[in-house]
Amino acid sequence: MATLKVRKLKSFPAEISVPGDKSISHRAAMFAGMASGTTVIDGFLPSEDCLCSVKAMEAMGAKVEPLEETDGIGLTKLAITGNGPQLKAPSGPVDCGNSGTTIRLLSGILAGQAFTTEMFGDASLSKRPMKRVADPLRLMGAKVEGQGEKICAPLKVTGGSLQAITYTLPMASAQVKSAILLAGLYAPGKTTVIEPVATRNHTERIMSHFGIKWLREGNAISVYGGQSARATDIVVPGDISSAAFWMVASAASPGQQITLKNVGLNPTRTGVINVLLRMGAHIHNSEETTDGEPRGNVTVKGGDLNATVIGGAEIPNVIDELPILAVAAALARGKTRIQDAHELRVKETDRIAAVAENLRRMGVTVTEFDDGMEIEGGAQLQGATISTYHDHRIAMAFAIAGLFADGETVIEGSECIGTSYPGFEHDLALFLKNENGETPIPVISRIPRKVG
Ligand SMILES: O=C(O)C1=C[C@@H](OP(=O)(O)O)[C@@H](O)[C@H](O)C1
Ligand SMILES: C=C(OP(=O)(O)O)C(=O)O
Repeated sequence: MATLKVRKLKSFPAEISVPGDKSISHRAAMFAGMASGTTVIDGFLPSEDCLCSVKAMEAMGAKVEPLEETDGIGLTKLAITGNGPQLKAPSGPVDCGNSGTTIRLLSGILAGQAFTTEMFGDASLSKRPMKRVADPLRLMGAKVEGQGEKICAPLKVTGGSLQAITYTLPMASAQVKSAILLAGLYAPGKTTVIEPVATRNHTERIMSHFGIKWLREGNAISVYGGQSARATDIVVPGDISSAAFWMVASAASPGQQITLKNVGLNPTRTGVINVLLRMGAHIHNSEETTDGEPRGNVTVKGGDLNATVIGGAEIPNVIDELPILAVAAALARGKTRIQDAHELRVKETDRIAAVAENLRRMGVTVTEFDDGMEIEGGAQLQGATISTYHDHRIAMAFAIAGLFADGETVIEGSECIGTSYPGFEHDLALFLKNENGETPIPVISRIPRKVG
């Protein structure tokens, strides 16, 4: 088990470029693999989760050519030649690792294939509910077999001739919405997903990018079956969920300023900026749009943060940022309430319990509720031993908390960070340089190199 040791911040970088967006990288790999022709994906996130999606598409007939590697991150540019919408049956079970996005979106694609595929994952993924995708895909005519009442992985999907459905999501989930839309591409007629609360729309945007038509009427999103993806190069912006860690480090440091370069600014993902603005942070974005996904530089100036309420329709927009926003709340004046966030309990770990437990270890008073928590901000954080429960967002959120704590904070099980942010430790080292420029973790300058 790896450990990461963090001390109070000693230095402040002027800018950081975070690696590619995880949600968009998964989708780019999947659509490229289902397309006819070759797609070059630049700015790809080579995290363990996204590599699972690439390997899955490769196992089903896509050809993958590595083009460029970036020091400290890994494969950031690759070409994928798709097998077309009808994929090849993989020779064995597909490993989805720790990735909910891989297993759920892939279930939608597999529902349209005339073969049976088994998907499995690690201990954490094997506990997460897959019934939420099994239910609509079964209604469409696919056979989905899983374990127990929650239909957990290993999951076996037998696809075939599907029928279009209209389905109201019982929970706000972009993964479930995407699985149904992907299956809808294989079902004659119009498949419609109604979302009670808007969730990230990367699947819709990438469908347009790959030449697939879809429509939105109010909160209903529809696709017509029989359309196939046309290979088109794509440039993935930096991941705002990764940038969020540095946004909070900066927002809570009066007198400091950081610019996060080339960050995805899709409005279905920028809730973290809105929450920090509400808490009193000074944030400025420059925005330019390419490839259907808005992006730009985000400059965050530190100041005194105040408590806020985070809840309602805002939750899906900040769902992955809630652990780091809980840390921001601990550094703010007053009591912050996070509510309507039941979904946090079914992520890589129960993130409500994990955040509450680790904040308490650092000396913060937290009251846990079924759907969130109340955090009393303002107490000086104390260094502590943090349990990550193999959850990357917990590991990184508490590494940032460690930058503000007295003494040493030890993140146990920090290897899980590779799930979404390769190079996180090197970026963290930029905050730990002493007067002589020395750091406990060497800083790697990110130089892209051609490979292959
Ligand atoms: O569609 C996606 O890429 C994701 C959707 C969200 O999950 P849910 O759909 O379960 O809310 C999010 O938590 C996850 O990190 C990525
Ligand atoms: C919940 C997450 O991812 P996934 O559902 O893909 O495992 C996450 O990245 O925070």
